[in-house]
Amino acid sequence: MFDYGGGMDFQSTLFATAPPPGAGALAPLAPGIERRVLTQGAWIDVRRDWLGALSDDVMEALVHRVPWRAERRQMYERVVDVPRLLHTYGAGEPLPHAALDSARDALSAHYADELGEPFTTAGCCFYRDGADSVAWHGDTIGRGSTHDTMVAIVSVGDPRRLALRPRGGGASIAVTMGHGDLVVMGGSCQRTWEHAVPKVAHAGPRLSVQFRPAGVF
Ligand SMILES: O=C(O)CCC(=O)C(=O)O
Ligand SMILES: [Fe+2]
Repeated sequence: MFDYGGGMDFQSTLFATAPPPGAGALAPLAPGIERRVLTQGAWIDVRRDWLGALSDDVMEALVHRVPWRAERRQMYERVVDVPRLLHTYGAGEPLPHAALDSARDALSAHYADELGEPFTTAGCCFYRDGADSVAWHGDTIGRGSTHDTMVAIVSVGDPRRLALRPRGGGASIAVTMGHGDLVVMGGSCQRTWEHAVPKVAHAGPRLSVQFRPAGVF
């Protein structure tokens, strides 16, 4: 079992103050969403501080309640550690904090017309420090390789950059994912663009929850 409690800078402040009135409910999603249209039918939506006053509590739940596993992957003739911890909740499985269930449902409602189906799964990632990362990739294991889809990422903890670049070359862009922020990759983003969370010299823990429709990985 992992225990990251001791090393977390702002752990001590998590429950230091009573939550403000209304803090138990997730803020409405629509106000504050900003869309950035990329090339080839790809886009990203950013909603800063969506989790608001719930962010610390969600982080606490993710750190302690998710059954994190380290993944190892065959790479040429070596088996290497994947530099982050992972766990995926399948459709219908309760999530580690009620705000995450609310977030998934709010995302499904907000994007219903554009996506045409609900978000069902929740992939969780734990970047323990700046050395944890994910390399350039698209979420193309399922239908993302052939169809427009969406991957909605809720982030808590230290800010990290989500870098994006067009497949086949072109300038990359980056969006900083901060504590409580939502970033949605949509349209053709998974098949015409790639994304990564690059390593950085110094970072504290950051956790992300990626909501995806069924059959998208
Ligand atoms: O941690 C993130 O925000 C992105 C993770 C990601 O791209 C993935 O797991 O497919
Ligand atoms: Fe991804």
